[in-house]
Amino acid sequence: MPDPLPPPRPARKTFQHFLALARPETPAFLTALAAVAVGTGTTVVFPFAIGKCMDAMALGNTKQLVDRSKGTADGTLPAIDTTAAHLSMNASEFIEASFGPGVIPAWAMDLIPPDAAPLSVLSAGLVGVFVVGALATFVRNTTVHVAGERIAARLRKRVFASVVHQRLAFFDRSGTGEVMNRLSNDVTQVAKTLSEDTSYFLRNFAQGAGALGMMLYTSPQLCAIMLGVIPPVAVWGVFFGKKVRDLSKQMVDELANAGSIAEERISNIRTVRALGNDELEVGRYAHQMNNVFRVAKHKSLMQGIYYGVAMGSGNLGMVTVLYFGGQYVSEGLITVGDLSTMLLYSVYAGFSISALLSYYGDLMKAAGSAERIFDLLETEKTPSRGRETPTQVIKGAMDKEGSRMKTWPQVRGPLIFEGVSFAYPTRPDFPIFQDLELEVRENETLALVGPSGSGKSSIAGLVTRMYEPNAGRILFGPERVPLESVPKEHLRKSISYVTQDAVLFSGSVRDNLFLGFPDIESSHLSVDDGLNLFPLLEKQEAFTFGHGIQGGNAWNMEERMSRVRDACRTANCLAFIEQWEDGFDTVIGERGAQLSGGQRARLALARAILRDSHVLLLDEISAALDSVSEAALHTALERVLKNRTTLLIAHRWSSIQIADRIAVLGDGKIIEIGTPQDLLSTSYNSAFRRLVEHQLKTAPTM
Ligand SMILES: Nc1ncnc2c1ncn2[C@@H]1O[C@H](COP(=O)(O)OP(=O)(O)OP(=O)(O)O)[C@@H](O)[C@H]1O
Repeated sequence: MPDPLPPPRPARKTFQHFLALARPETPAFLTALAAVAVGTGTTVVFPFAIGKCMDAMALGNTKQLVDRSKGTADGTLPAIDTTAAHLSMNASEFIEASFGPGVIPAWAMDLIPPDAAPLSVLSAGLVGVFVVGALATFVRNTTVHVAGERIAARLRKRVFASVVHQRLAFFDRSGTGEVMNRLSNDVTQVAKTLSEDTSYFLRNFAQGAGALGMMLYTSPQLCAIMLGVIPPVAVWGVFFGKKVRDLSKQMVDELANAGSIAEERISNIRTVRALGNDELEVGRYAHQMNNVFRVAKHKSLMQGIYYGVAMGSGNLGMVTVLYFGGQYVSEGLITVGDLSTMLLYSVYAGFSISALLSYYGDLMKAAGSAERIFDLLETEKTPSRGRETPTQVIKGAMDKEGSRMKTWPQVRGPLIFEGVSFAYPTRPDFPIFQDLELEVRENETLALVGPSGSGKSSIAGLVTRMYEPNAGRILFGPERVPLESVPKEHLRKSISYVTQDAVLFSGSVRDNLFLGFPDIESSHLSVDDGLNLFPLLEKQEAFTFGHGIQGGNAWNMEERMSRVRDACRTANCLAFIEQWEDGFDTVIGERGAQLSGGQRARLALARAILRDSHVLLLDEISAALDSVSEAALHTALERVLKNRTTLLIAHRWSSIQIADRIAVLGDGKIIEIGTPQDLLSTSYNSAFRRLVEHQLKTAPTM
């Protein structure tokens, strides 16, 4: 049943999340803010200096300027004697005439050599100012980018941790492509907006405010005219910003669908090829890409209009200043220098306004991505170490505070299902079990058989608490401890679970086998430092593992490798590993793609043996093997299953023979249970016997 769409997240909440993400970077942002202030100061000085210098050059001497600054009784500017318009001043007089007496500090005036040319001094001064501006830009950019990368890294780690801890129902609903998309594209967009875009926003905001302030100072009337252009443009910007946001979100969803298709097809390329569906899949992806393109085209059109208007509005402001400013000059209300200053400021202000509007567009895009990330971070996850408390004291073990160290009860047989009812969360109306009763006795191997889809693998899912029963209980051990009373992590580390597809990860054989050690605990890695486990294993002396389920084992590397070899010998895989040139360092490719099915199955078994658990769940581990590999695996299994409680999920008669008892699943219940002899006895027309007879008839070689 499709989930109802979640209600839209309030913008305030998204904003609060943004703030929370950015908070650890406060020192970097404060440094950037200081750099923005310095940088803006240096930028804003330029038009002012240019205007003043132009007037100084045009008016030619200090006297006219000083007279002019006094104004006339009627408020107009005094007439200018253009015959005196030549640069007859020395550098100090020129600077003083340009900026007014006392504006440049005395110490700076003292630095000016008496015979220096006015323009050289002005240029040198401006170069000095720009060097400071360049330094400020460097500081702002570097701090903000580093902060942005830190935010992205932190957010990615958090999103990944959140994904890993999601309930399995989450993965039943969301495709891998969608999740990967959140991890890469959405996080990048949010981090970019929080850092880079925010830095441009601050710069443009400060520059725009500075420019408008200076315009107000230079000519309040012209400034007011310029400001009249802004409100309609801003309303327009907000309208289009929202449209761009919605389309960005839609595009990301379409891209995620394309990602899912690509991920699934590429990771199962052998099946695609075996079905001869190469072209079909290429077509499917192309079709999805057309959907992406359709949305992207619409979005580009909106963005084009949006940015075009933003840019046009900036230019419109400039033209307005030129039109009205020109009239003011001819009326003698302002000088040509003032008009130049105003024009340059209106360029700055126009640029800043269009940049601010673009920022709004980016912010809206990031809000779309952020909503998806924050939804994910807030989705209900599997409860971590819960309310449970350790119940058993480890003999002689003390914790750091010197008190007795406790641990969880050892997960061992028997395994008892008591009135268990269950339906998958994605299909709540389709019960898999109803009132199921089953006991796997201590140290026995119980084979679970039944038609395909009868729920054999679902039993394993319940024992490992991938899913929780809707009713009833699962108990373990002679003390009948309920499964839910121990933390999931402890439970899973205490059970060896080998699935039918025997998944291995990219890396070396050794990397994969080491994952079997029960004492490797994530608590030694914090989400924030992201330490790599294997280098730590090599430095064993500097790293003491937790007590795990082995009661305080701390093996060094040599001991570990010796255990790995023993496990491989038992699982019948040592010989082929040692034949490889790189032995345990052989890289096996993504999902162990460079190995045969039988090799993968036996390596997965070795990994399970290393765990040394009392309870084994073996889910059709020989399903994909030929009879020779299966026989090798069975020889290995016979050694492993001794003194362990094992639930063997099996289809084929050949793989059931090693079981002590057999349970037949049907209609959500156990319909038969007994020893192979009992169930095969001719005196009893058992469902199991019919199943075996059918198999032997259809596949007599098995
Ligand atoms: N993640 C899931 N979400 C929803 N339904 C599921 C899920 N996994 C399995 N099912 C359904 O639950 C039922 C039991 O599946 P299960 O895999 O346990 O059967 P099985 O006996 O192991 O089958 P097989 O022998 O073919 O492996 C099936 O009808 C299946 O469609």
